[in-house]
Amino acid sequence: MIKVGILGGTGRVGSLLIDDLANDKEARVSAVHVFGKLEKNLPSDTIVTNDMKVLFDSSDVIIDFSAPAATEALLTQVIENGGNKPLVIATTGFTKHQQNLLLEASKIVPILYATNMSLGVAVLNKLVALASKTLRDFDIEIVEQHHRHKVDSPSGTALTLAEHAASARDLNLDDVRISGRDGQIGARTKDEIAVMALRGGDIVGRHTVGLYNDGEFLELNHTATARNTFSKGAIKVAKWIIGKDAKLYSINDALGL
Ligand SMILES: NC(=O)C1=CN([C@@H]2O[C@H](COP(=O)(O)OP(=O)(O)OC[C@H]3O[C@@H](n4cnc5c(N)ncnc54)[C@H](OP(=O)(O)O)[C@@H]3O)[C@@H](O)[C@H]2O)C=CC1
Ligand SMILES: O=C(O)C1=N[C@H](C(=O)O)C[C@H](O)C1
Repeated sequence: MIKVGILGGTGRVGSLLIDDLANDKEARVSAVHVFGKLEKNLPSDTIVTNDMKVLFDSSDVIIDFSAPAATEALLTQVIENGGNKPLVIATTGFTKHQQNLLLEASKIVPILYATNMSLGVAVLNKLVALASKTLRDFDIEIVEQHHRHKVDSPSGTALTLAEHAASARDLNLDDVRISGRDGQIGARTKDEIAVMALRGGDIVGRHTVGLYNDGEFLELNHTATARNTFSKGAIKVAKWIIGKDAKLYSINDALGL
């Protein structure tokens, strides 16, 4: 059985990871990193720890659905303290520094980073690149909707979709991204890509990429209707990454897209 360590085990997705692994035939939860109390029934041999080294030592692969500071500690364990297990990282909202740590750590261990672990969004990224390139004159606007508890904005998925849209047009997203409109801001500029966030209720995750022109528009939408879409997706890619070379992998690598 593959031993899976979890970072963020007390969280919304981390808790589902524990449930999914309890029913998995090839993988099981071996260790959970927590600060406080984990209100969850776990197999009796599961290690519950707040020590990153123990998390690494007890696992064949680590799945991370936590928070940027926690992921930073995980990556630091690889870079500075010899943590040497493959990582599946799903946390969003990283700073530039944390993105650089991800790159640095991926020279030491295999890391799969995906802002969205669903198959649907992996395909949506490809569709968006195709539509952005083909419909070069269409204005692109992205709207994401999430539950009221989400702390980062815009979502990692929306930013990844925007990156696909921008790079298909040979644009640098940092140069063209708009994150809000208010007041006498002037007409829309040709290349700008707005990424807007809505928060409310229990929306699991909804992303719409609109391409608008005179006389027609196209909207590509993905809606996650169950949060375990993400935990199940992460377990699938965790099985795939074991035994791979040190490198930063995308979900497309794992899904063969
Ligand atoms: N890529 C994908 O497919 C998806 C990614 N996500 C991302 O995953 C992350 C988690 O989402 P969600 O489960 O909803 O969030 P929650 O807020 O429910 O859970 C966050 C978890 O991280 C832990 N945590 C927070 N700070 C630290 C820290 N400094 N060190 C160690 N652990 C820490 C929390 O522990 P404690 O309870 O002790 O505070 C908790 O277990 C978010 O970044 C979200 O955007 C979410 C869904 C899908
Ligand atoms: O926080 C969430 O819930 C989600 N976060 C991810 C993101 O920021 O894109 C993925 C998913 O949409 C749910």
